[in-house]
Amino acid sequence: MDFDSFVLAAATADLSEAEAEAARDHADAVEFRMDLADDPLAALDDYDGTLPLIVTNRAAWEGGKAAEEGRLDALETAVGYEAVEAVDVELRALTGAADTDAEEARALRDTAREQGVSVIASVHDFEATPTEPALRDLLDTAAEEGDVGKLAVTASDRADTLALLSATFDATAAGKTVATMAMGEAGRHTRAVAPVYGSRIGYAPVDPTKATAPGQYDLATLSELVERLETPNRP
Ligand SMILES: O=C1C[C@@](O)(C(=O)O)C[C@@H](O)[C@@H]1O
Repeated sequence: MDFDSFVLAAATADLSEAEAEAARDHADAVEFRMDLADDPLAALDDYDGTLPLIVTNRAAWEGGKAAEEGRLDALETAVGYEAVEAVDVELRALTGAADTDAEEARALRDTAREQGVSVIASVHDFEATPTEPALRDLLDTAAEEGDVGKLAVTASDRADTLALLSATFDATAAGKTVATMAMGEAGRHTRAVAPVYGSRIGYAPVDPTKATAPGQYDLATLSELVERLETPNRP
């Protein structure tokens, strides 16, 4: 997956046929939240859907459910599957700023790239939106560390969302590949609008009752919104 154009990802912990089929109608890819699944590697073994997979095994220290032990090993196994075309690795794991061994995280990045799997270096702030200079720095570093730099923040007002959109626009204009979204109610519209400013990935749950982040639209709604806003590069 090269993320040259916008990718709408159906986020789910369930790779079963029904879910995969429902995703197919609106999504370009499935984000498999391994940290929220019961037996993720068995589910990957059984997957025979047509959509490519983005695998995420979100660390507990970044808002996910995965314990640190074996977390990157599971991702390393996952990137060996044919259907897997991108892997999400937390920026703080790659830069050694968190509990993860940075060497191991970078080795995972190398393995992924050797297999033609793109790396999404991700940053999440579940509390707030950093200041605009900090947003820009995070986005630049994430885009340097990954093939895509992803930044999900929590907005509390329009100033926050505007700062995020502005940073997204400038990073894209500078030739960086980024994905951005603001979580929470105040940030909700950015899920539809950020792609217009260059964001290359949108996430939405197939089942609206199973959001993987605050403020997500359901998949059918986000798909319609990006379509109507004539998101650039939407295939
Ligand atoms: O990082 C992201 C973005 C996200 O947090 C969102 O806000 O839509 C949803 C997660 O599933 C995904 O891994």
